[in-house]
Amino acid sequence: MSMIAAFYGGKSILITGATGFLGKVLMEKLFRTSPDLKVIYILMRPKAGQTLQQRVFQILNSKLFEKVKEVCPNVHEKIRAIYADLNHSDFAISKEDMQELLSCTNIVFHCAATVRFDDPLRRAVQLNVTATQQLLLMASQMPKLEAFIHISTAFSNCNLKHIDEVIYPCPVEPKKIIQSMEWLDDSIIDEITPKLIGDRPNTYTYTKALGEMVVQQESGNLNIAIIRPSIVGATWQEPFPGWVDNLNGPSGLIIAAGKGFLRAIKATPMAVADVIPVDTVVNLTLAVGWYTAVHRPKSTLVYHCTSGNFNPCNWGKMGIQVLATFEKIPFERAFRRPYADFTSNNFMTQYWNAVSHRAPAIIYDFYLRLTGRKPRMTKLMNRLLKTLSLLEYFINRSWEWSTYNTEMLMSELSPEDQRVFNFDVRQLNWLEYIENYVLGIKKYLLKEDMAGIPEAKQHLKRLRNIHYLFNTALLLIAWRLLIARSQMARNVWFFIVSFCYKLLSYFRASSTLKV
Ligand SMILES: CCCCCCCCCCCCCCCCCCCCCCCCCCCCCC(=O)SCCNC(=O)CCNC(=O)[C@H](O)C(C)(C)COP(=O)(O)OP(=O)(O)OC[C@H]1O[C@@H](n2cnc3c(N)ncnc32)[C@H](O)[C@@H]1OP(=O)(O)O
Ligand SMILES: NC(=O)C1=CN([C@@H]2O[C@H](COP(=O)(O)OP(=O)(O)OC[C@H]3O[C@@H](n4cnc5c(N)ncnc54)[C@H](OP(=O)(O)O)[C@@H]3O)[C@@H](O)[C@H]2O)C=CC1
Repeated sequence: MSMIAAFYGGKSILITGATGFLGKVLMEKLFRTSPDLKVIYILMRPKAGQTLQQRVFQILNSKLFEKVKEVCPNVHEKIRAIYADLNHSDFAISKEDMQELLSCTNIVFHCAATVRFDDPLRRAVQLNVTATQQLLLMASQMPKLEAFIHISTAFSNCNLKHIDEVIYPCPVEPKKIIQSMEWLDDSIIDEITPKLIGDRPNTYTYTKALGEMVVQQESGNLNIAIIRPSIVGATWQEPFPGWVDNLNGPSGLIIAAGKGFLRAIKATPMAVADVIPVDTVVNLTLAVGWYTAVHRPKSTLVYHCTSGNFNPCNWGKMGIQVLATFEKIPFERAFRRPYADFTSNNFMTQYWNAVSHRAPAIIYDFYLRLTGRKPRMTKLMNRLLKTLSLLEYFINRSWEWSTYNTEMLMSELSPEDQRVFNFDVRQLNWLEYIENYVLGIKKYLLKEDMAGIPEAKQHLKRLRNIHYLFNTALLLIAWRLLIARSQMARNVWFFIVSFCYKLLSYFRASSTLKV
């Protein structure tokens, strides 16, 4: 029997960010392995015209929860959706709900965050710092609380090259930042943002670092642990391989490459692609929840959930495998044939952006206009280029994360727990994982039918023929223009033609002699 699964039995668990990528997989695993847990409280807000109940219904009826419904048929009774907006000062939770949360919660998993790289500092501070502070304040009033697990990111200290499992201080105290957000106006905040984030690339990584400091400062007597995952990717094994439901991290770029929009990317092929499957992150998170509650370490432990030091894969290998998978499993209605190259410097990046991204988009939009349709490709391409520029920082560098605590935890688990809550990425086969990832994107994100693969392959063949035809026509026109203008080109042309003629005559003569 798994000790970790047994630990969560009968527990009341509070999850923030349960509607997000990580949160859903966390909830799924909890219900599947500990169907006798008492209740999962999820702090959530209505979104896109859907009420809380509609959102929960949608999650429970998704493919991700199919196995859960077999193991835990009354799962819907065990989820308590609580209205909460983490942007509000008191989360806007009703008095009765707050009372219930405070008196019943045993474990807190704090996953909610804004993961956008382009958020203004005020928004990022509100969600990633202030909300964390307020949740800790709530946690300090929970008499039955056994552990508080905070999800951070391995990139919270991406300004360092070697990162230990410790909380690094930021120059300005988080409390001062929180206070200043209350009275500074937006234009001043925008002005001071670059100074505050310093050598970090965006407000996301900066505010996640501040969030960790808040956790350390407000921990009081709580049993707290911090998990730092690197780039979270599709599921590796559980509940099935390849599940993914958002465009963050590599997923959006894989789609852009598969649909033929992305043709070149400024990336360092040898840089480590520190992708970590979401089910691995969840398994570590649940193991950490158990360990923190049962063993009560004296200080706040930080756990790195990364792949680079256990089983490294680089962006070059990943890119090649992604492209190889498109041969077998193409996406439908591609704009161009999937082919992308890594560029190494700014000049080449600008060149390929103009030739391979902007020019085809302008030509296509011109064609759409001619045929009476609304142009859209230039807008889409501009978005892609903006995304590329924001992700560039992470695909041109490598980091080293020490994993002392993560390895210590692995050694503390029983063989059964090591199997059920496996977070040992040394067992991961990257080629197989990437293939399942691409397949998962096709099925669960793009919602494409596998029966459409032959037609998708036909479409790619047509695109290849158009490509060859276009290039040949372009070459002939260029050559014709050159011959018309240059004596030298004419001489070269006559030389090639007479050489070919002589070669042909020679072969003809030698074959006549043989007869
Ligand atoms: C040695 C030999 C060498 C050989 C070389 C071989 C070459 C082979 C090359 C092949 C290439 C093949 C493919 C590529 C393979 C892999 C490459 C992968 C690189 C991956 C890099 C990942 C790096 C991630 C780093 C993360 C570090 C931190 C991790 C974390 O802690 S947090 C999680 C990460 N967070 C994010 O990823 C958030 C990023 N997103 C944003 O910040 C925003 O969404 C935005 C990008 C700024 C966009 O904002 P907008 O306001 O413009 O848009 P909005 O969000 O409202 O969405 C608008 C529409 O755009 C769609 N969209 C959103 N995000 C993405 C995305 N990431 N990519 C693409 N599209 C996206 C969105 O759906 C909307 O669409 P609509 O609804 O239709 O309008
Ligand atoms: N994805 C990744 O590559 C990585 C993620 N992480 C960390 O993992 C955690 C989870 O990330 P991930 O699941 O990918 O992110 P998602 O963007 O998928 O999920 C974010 C969650 O936070 C919730 N949320 C955001 N704003 C509010 C709000 N104002 N009130 C209530 N809830 C809110 C969202 O709710 P709603 O659905 O209503 O928007 C959603 O449930 C984050 O802490 C992130 O920093 C760390 C490393 C890498």
